[in-house]
Amino acid sequence: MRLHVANHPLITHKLTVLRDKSTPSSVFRSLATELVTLLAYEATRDVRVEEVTIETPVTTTKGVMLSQPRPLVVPILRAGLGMLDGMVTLLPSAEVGFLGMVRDEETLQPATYAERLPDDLTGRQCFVLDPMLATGGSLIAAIDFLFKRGATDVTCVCLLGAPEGVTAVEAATEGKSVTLVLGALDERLNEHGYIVPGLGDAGDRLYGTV
Ligand SMILES: O=P(O)(O)OC[C@H]1O[C@H](OP(=O)(O)OP(=O)(O)O)[C@H](O)[C@@H]1O
Ligand SMILES: O=c1cc[nH]c(=O)[nH]1
Ligand SMILES: [Mg+2]
Repeated sequence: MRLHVANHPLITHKLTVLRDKSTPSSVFRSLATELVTLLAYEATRDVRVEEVTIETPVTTTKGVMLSQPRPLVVPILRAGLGMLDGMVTLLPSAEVGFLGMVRDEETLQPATYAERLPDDLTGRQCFVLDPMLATGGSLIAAIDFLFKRGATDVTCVCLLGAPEGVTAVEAATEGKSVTLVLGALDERLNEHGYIVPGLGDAGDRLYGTV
């Protein structure tokens, strides 16, 4: 597994506002979009391209375009939806698939309540979006879905991650092509499985359900 933790003052600034409990949902949603566009820059570093020849008004030149098959972007509902607009702004030709997952707050186990993915992902590059990587259970289940359908490589974009979750994803995906791009690697999980210092429940903060 490759791990990339953003180290950029603009990202840290936006995350600081996002973490602040007084930040309202409307601002939280805007920041999540802005953050994912910044993180997507790193996450798409190895996006597949092919060489093309084009005519500029001045001459013929070679360039690159995204190659087929198109990348697949998969937000994990609910909170991952808050990252979708930012990602497809940068990858407008991507296809979007959906996974709905919720973590049981007692057992911390994820349950999948919705799945709308292409049946065959053979050779596809996939980008999974979820703001929070806590125990890693939800992300591991999502990655598993994608590889079972034939995905070639999976890049996960998360705003915050806990060391426990990073370790769990690494162990569960050994030998597979998985990249993790995090806005920040936080300190730890608390006794309720929440990221510390974290930002609370990302879904609640995005959609005002607190
Ligand atoms: O790493 P884990 O321990 O699995 O926890 C992380 C998951 O928890 C949150 O979703 P939640 O279950 O709160 O659902 P929601 O998006 O509907 O709020 C978050 O968006 C992740 O999907
Ligand atoms: O800190 C956490 C952990 C899981 N899910 C969240 O939304 N926040
Ligand atoms: Mg939630």
